[in-house]
Amino acid sequence: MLTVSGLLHRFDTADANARAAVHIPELSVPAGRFVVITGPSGSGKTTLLYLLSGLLRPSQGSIAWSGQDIVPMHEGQRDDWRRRHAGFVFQNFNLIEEMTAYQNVTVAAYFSAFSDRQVRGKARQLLAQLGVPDEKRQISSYSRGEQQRIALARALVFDPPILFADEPTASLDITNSKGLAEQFQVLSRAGKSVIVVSHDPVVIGAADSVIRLDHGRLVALSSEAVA
Ligand SMILES: Nc1ncnc2c1ncn2[C@@H]1O[C@H](COP(=O)(O)OP(=O)(O)OP(=O)(O)O)[C@@H](O)[C@H]1O
Repeated sequence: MLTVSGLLHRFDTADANARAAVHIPELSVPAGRFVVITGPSGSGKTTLLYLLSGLLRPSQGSIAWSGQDIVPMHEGQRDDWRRRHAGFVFQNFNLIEEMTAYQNVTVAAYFSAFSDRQVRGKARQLLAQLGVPDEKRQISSYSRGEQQRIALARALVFDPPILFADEPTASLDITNSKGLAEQFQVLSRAGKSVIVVSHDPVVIGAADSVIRLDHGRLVALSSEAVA
C-alpha cells in the first residue's frame, strides 16, 4: 500500500513562490496494482516517479510504502530501502554493453545480501521466462525488445515488491510494447506494485489505474483503485 500525503517538490529551493514540479495533497494506491503515471511533457511524471522511489527527496510531505515513510530516512537508509524494495526499468535500458545478458542481470549481486547461488538461479529462470536467449554475447547484439526484457530481468532478480519504470516502451515497437505491458500485468497479479511513467496507449490501456498529471498536479484518476 502506498500512501502519499501533502507531497510537494520544488527544484528551486531559493524561491518559495516558485512553481512546484509536483504537488499532490493526497493519494493512496493498494499494493499489487499496475499504475501508470501519464500527462504532458513537463507535467512532473518523472519527478513523481523519483519521489515515490526515494531517488529524490521531496520539499514537503510523506510517502509511505506499507506504512513506512521513506521521506525522513537518511540517504543511506533510503538506499537500503530501495535495495530491499524496488526494481527499476528505464527507457534506455541502462545495460552494460561489454557484459552478457546473464552478467547484466547478476551484476548487482555483489552489492546484495543474496547468495551467488540464489541470484544465479533466479537470473537464469527470469531470462528463460522472459524469452531471452541466455548466450555469451554482447548486449548490442540483442534486439531492442530483448534488451528491455534483460533490463526487466535485472530489475526483478532480487524479487522486489515494487517495480518502477520510466517510459519503458519508448524505444520499442508495438509488439514488444504489448509484451512488456503484459509482463507488468503478470507481475501485478502476482502481488507486485508496478508504477510506470508512460505516454504509450498500449501501456496505459493495460494498467489497473492511471494517474494523470498536469503542471505537477493530479488532474484525473482512472479507477477507484486509486483514491
Ligand atoms: N533537476 C531539475 N532542476 C530543475 N528543474 C527540473 C529538474 N528536473 C525537472 N525539472 C522541471 O520540473 C518539471 C517536471 O519535470 P519532469 O521531468 O518530471 O516532467 P515529465 O512529465 O517527466 O516530462 P517529460 O514527459 O518531458 O519527460 C519540468 O518543468 C522540468 O523542467
